[in-house]
Amino acid sequence: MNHTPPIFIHSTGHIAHRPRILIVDDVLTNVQYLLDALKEDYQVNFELSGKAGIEFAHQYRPDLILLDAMMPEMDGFSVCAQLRAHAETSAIPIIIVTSLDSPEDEARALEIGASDFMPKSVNLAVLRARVRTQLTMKRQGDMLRSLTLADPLTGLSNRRALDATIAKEWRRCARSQVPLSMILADLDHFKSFNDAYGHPAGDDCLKAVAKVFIQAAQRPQDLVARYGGEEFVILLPEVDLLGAEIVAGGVMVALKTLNMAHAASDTGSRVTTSMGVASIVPGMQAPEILLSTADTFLYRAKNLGRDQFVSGMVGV
Ligand SMILES: Nc1nc2c(ncn2[C@@H]2O[C@H](COP(=O)(O)OP(=O)(O)OP(=O)(O)O)[C@@H](O)[C@H]2O)c(=O)[nH]1
Repeated sequence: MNHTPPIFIHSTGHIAHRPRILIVDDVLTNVQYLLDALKEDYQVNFELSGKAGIEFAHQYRPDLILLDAMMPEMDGFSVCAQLRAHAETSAIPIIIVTSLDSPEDEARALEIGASDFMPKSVNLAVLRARVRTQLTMKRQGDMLRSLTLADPLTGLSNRRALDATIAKEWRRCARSQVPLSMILADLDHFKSFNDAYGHPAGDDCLKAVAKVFIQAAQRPQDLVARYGGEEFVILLPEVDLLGAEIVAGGVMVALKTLNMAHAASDTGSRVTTSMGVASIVPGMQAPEILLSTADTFLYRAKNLGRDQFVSGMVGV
């Protein structure tokens, strides 16, 4: 089965992936009927058992699942309940497609979290319309979710997204016993920047500095977040202390190159930042220790005269 979704270039120039639909049905002729109706417009994959459908959903996160109710071993109702119970798959819309047509079955499907319910003999135009509706709602939900996780000024991840990612990466790095590092950065004398140049210029400065942080943290698993007003965090999974120091050094150099004037700074004539850099191989501690250690180092960097970073291992 080909799992790579085709890429479409919109007339606006941006690249979009064709929505991916998963069909789960143990009868191949049923799969074929749905596949023929949808393959023109969507990337369609299928699995022939509930178990395989759940595995596919976890691995590839389809945008919609068409799920047969009656299957041997694991029926569609159990599959639906399991998908709803896991955070990674709970937002995927599920349409139960079935030969059962009693109101009780329909009610049961909706109660366990199916988004819609339709008979196997459904008219193809109706099928396509219902699929479109579910995909539109999914897209809107995805957009809303990403808005609640983004900082509106800089477009970076916000604190809520950061907290969730720290918890996830902490567990992952603990499982594989690899380091997790963090850089906590706080711009120097930012209050006087606002006072000297005005709040809108302060906003522009924060946007420019956000770009510097993004450029410094290039790997796909790195996360750059706006932690507070003029505080930023770079979370670096699978990066040890030395690697995190290199990233922090890159931020210092990039800010020097940016050379944004800050005549009211007591530290120099341009915008600078102080940073705390902390690293740990996660174990039994609470994840908060990473942030609190980075904060302690940041405080030291401020006291040592700003425009520098202080780094160390957590607990050492
Ligand atoms: N323009 C702008 N300013 C902000 C924003 N969020 C926070 N600030 C400002 O950031 C400043 C932070 O000031 P302080 O916490 O005193 O820190 P500081 O002046 O940078 O001093 P040090 O950190 O000790 O070097 C405050 O004046 C806030 O108003 C924002 O979104 N836009």
